[in-house]
Amino acid sequence: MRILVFGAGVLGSQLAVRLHEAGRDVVLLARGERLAALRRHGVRLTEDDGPAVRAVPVPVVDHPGGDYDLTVVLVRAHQVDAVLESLAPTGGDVLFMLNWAAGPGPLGAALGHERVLLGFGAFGGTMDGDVVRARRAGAVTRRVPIPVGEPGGRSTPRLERIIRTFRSAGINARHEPRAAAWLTTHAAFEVPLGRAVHAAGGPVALAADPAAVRSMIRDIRRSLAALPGPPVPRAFDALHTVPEALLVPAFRAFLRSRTAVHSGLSDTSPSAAAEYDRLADQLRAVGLPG
Ligand SMILES: NC(=O)C1=CN([C@@H]2O[C@H](COP(=O)(O)OP(=O)(O)OC[C@H]3O[C@@H](n4cnc5c(N)ncnc54)[C@H](OP(=O)(O)O)[C@@H]3O)[C@@H](O)[C@H]2O)C=CC1
Ligand SMILES: CC(C)(CO)C(=O)C(=O)O
Repeated sequence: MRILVFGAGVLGSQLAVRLHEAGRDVVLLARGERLAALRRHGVRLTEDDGPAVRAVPVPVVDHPGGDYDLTVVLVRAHQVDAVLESLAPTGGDVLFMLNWAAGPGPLGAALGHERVLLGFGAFGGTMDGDVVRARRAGAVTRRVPIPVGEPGGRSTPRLERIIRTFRSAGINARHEPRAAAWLTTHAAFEVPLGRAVHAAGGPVALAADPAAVRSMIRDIRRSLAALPGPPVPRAFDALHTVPEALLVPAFRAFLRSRTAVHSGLSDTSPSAAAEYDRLADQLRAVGLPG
């Protein structure tokens, strides 16, 4: 299977490295200074705050033409329109593994509905210059599955092949029959979370302000309560049933944890803010507060 990873940021770079090191035929698509840096050194990466940066020579391209069986898109939600334009004339399956709450419809309308699959790159990290700081897998995060699914929910040979390929690279991929609902639930949680973190200046700064954490929890609850169906996974129901007096310290501990600190929540760049704005628009379009 020839694989193109579209987007050479935190998650795209990690996915490409894992597939490359597992011996898969994978190419990473980048642009601008990132492309120049990757051509110079390959992907430079380390774990968490570790000093031991290694360079992995993943092949790099600057355009998506080249007969790939699978393109995995790992850009931010507000960057998807341009990606759709550049992928429209190409062929092959396209797996979107980003935060996205608009369902498969607009993706299929641009590319052909039969080409689209949905998923989420549930591994974390941050960029430090041109070094990717991948979040080291812990006892819990190691077990968190990477959901992938067909828009219609069924299992298909191409989906099974993708899951097998990812697993062969140590990626804990799992078939998610309700991938679109999973992504909408995640966005309903992540938009109020991410915006509160941005307003505070980072996850640790938010943790230091219990009133802001309480207000964020109320926003998350309002957002999840407005979902058109039950949350996916149902574990999100706990955010309604667990009393606020317990949720505030639990969220404060999470915000100080390695899981949050070594994740996109620590990215307070304009691009991260623009993604929350786009996701909020998508949520409002399906009746959530956004
Ligand atoms: N980082 C994390 O811990 C997590 C991230 N996510 C989600 O995963 C998705 C990807 O996140 P992440 O990897 O952190 O994001 P990044 O911003 O680090 O990476 C996106 C990359 O895609 C590139 N890109 C965007 N559009 C194009 C284009 N048209 N052509 C070429 N390159 C392009 C960007 O380039 P440029 O910089 O030039 O715009 C950037 O290098 C997001 O939806 C995010 O919310 C989910 C869980 C955790
Ligand atoms: C921590 C959080 C909620 C935000 O990026 C996340 O989705 C992840 O890293 O998997």
